Amino acid sequence: MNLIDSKLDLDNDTYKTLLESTRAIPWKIDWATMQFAYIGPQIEALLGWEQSSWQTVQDWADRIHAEDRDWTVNFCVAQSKAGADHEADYRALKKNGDYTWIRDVVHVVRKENGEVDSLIGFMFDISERKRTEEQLAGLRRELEELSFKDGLTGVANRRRFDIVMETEWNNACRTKQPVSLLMLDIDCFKQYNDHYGHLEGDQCLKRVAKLLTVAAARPRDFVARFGGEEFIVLMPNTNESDAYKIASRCRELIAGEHIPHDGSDVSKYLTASIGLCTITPECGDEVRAFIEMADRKMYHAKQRGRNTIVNE
Ligand SMILES: Nc1nc2c(ncn2[C@@H]2O[C@H](COP(=O)(O)OP(=O)(O)OP(=O)(O)O)[C@@H](O)[C@H]2O)c(=O)[nH]1
Repeated sequence: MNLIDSKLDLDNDTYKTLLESTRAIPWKIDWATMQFAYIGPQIEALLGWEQSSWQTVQDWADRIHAEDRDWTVNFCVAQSKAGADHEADYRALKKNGDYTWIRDVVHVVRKENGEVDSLIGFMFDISERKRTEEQLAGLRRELEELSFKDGLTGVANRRRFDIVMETEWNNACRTKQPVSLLMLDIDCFKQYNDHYGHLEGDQCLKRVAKLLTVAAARPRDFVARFGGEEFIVLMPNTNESDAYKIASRCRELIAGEHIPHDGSDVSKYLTASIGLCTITPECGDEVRAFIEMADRKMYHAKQRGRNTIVNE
């Protein structure tokens, strides 16, 4: 016996005390009978079930959340049969009806002939870690959403538009379906800001964004703020005449809001100019050229006196 072994020549009571004073909960299952040979008394403090209520593997399986049960049991049984040490995270049912996250770390003990003799392991309470992970995942989702959203109006930002446009463009190339693009710019918005103030201008942009989402309401229609007082509406699977109807609805909804615009050269209410184009793209066509075309048409709408749609 070496020095370490002799120092660790502890009696059973000492081992038991050591095992039962850890935060992790020790247990042992006899493989032949599928009965608990032992489980630490700490289990009661964690889950509320008395130590004596853990008799069989079924007691363990019954106290696993229904959504985690099949996976956990199948995985642990398969690993144990294969003689592989393993670990599993699952939600365990507490006596009061709540659930808590557990990590079970399992060691497979084999007989000399190689057959599985028993399983021994520790259950760890990982609820705190899971809570932190869930919070972090939530924050990540929020951050991702924010990075694709225009902070003022709540519609998609330019970055998101670029991604969606690329996807829909490739899709239209493949399926040989038309895609339409509407570029909208509020008329005389500089004067609006000058007259009503920048904060009122912000409110106005929010209202216009909302109206566009009402006008372009098909599931794949996509409204984004292109920049400043310019918005863009992408309409996949939409031909020229349907796109024109949506563009007219956008123009009419904005004019119909009767947002006072005393500084406008066009009307006493807020209006917008729209450039509209439709294409069934061929492989090799440039998406950028298509966006520029919509922009040019919007510019022509400005030249033609504003509050109008140019699509030819
Ligand atoms: N309130 C507000 N104003 C903005 C925002 N972004 C851009 N603008 C304003 O939009 C105005 C755009 O002015 P111009 O590009 O001269 O266009 P316009 O006055 O609308 O003239 P036309 O487009 O020719 O009808 C500028 O005064 C910008 O300051 C914003 O987020 N909030």
